[in-house]
Amino acid sequence: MDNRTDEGHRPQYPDSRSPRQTTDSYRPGDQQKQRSMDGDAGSDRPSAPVSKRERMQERHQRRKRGRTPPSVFSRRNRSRSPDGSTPRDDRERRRSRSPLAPRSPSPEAPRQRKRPGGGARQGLADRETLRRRQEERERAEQDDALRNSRDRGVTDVVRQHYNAVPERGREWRKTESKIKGLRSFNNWVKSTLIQKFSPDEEFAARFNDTKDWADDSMGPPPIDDKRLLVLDLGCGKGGDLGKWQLAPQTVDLYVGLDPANISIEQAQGRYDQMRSGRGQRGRRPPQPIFHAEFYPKDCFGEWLGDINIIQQVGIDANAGPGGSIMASRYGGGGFDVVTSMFAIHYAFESEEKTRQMLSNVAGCLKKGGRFIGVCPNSDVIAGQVSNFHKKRKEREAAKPAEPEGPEDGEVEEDERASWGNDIYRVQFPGATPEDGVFRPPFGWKYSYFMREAVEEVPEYVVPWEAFRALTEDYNLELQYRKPFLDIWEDEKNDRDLGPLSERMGVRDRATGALAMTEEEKEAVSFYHAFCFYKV
Ligand SMILES: C[S@@+](CC[C@H](N)C(=O)[O-])C[C@H]1O[C@@H](n2cnc3c(N)ncnc32)[C@H](O)[C@@H]1O
Repeated sequence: MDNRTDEGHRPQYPDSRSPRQTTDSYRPGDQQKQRSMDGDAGSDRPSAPVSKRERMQERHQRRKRGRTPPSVFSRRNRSRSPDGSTPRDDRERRRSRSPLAPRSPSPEAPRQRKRPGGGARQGLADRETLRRRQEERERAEQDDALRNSRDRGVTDVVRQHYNAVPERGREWRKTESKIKGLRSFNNWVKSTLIQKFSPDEEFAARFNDTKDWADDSMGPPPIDDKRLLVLDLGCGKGGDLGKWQLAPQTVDLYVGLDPANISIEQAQGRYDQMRSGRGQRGRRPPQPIFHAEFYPKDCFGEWLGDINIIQQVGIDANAGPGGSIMASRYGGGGFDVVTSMFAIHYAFESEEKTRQMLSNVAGCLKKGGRFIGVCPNSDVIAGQVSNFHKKRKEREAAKPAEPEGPEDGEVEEDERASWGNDIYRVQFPGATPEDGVFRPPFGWKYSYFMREAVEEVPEYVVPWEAFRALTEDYNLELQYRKPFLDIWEDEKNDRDLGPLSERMGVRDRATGALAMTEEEKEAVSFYHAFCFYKV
């Protein structure tokens, strides 16, 4: 692979890493079609021989004919349904449940004489069975449609919200914004994560070596030129492009995906500006920059293997549970780093989306690749929620008893956990667990507000331990997890990250203190950062 990235020169990525798509994957529609075929097919079969002699003859004929080759349908019959049973088992079960086909106690038992009208009743019963099956099918289709529209509903709300957030200039963010301290701090944390965890192991070892050499008059030894391939899930308006340009190990390719199409256009615009040097302070000549591509994409509801550049770099459809040992040993994607900043909480709407997100992450990462990101910290949410319930109970205990409580299933206004301050607010629309343990770990929706940035958008709790347990299914091993304010304590005196915090306006140069109000500090402490390693 040619690793040079000149202006206007597109790097070529190997085609050999194209994804291995499964061809025999289970599709719910198939089974339904199969069921209706099973249900209907029986009525067309020639009737079975009835007398003992006829049966013997038929058996003899069959022996002579040998085994009948399976038809297309019977081959399909061998496939298993998700509960592990074959459609044949299923048919047997349904047959034995059916009141319409009682078995004779033994083949020798005297045959019942047909009663007049029996055929008509049989026909009616068949029609009844068909009608019931049809109803079941329609109900399943309606449930699917409802679930899809509900999923789409939240994704659309989130997409519309981010599309509508105005793109304010750098100057405004640095001077006019009421949360400029918080903005700078969040950016510093993201830079810190990129600086610490984007280089691969070999590069990191050499890089640390060069740090030790930095004061030496000989200068540091050169570091090899292996470049990074980076995928950003939920890249927004491209706010992290500059941070990737400053990554210790040079970036060769950056792919930015986000369902908000207007944000994607803005990210592309920002990249074009960086590439041309327009809008840079001091009219410096354009700096060489990595190749980048941007696409609108729901990264948690959809598979990423249909994006050309992702296919070219490499995506493994077998990553995750059920993949073979060979696939986990030799498979894998082609990206060095997958990053997702302030976005994975949107996946926790359902287990299906969370698993889709992890399949995409693990499928795209090569072995030894890193998954880095930041998201709301469930320990903070659990603490706030249980504190909320404790206070509520104290209030209730102090109050005289009320004659009537809420109707079944209703949640009283003051039972809805909420907290925050002037710049951020978290509010749960329904009941929350008193102990703060979110079980099952998906679908715990809350509404989040952040001044100037997020207007009451639905988000979902990311219960950390459940998430970490799930990542193991995808060969992702936790390497680092830290709350935002602890990262500051750990890294503020680092020889690179300390001065960077001053340049970014995070630390007051005169006092050395964090340049944030108490309210901003409380708002940033809602988050933590993580790094997983693909093993
Ligand atoms: C708070 S913004 C963060 C943007 C950017 N990562 C940053 O740090 O500046 C959250 C982003 O997540 C994106 N997002 C929401 N749902 C997503 C999904 N299903 N797939 C990918 N991104 C999603 C939103 O469109 C939005 O751009």
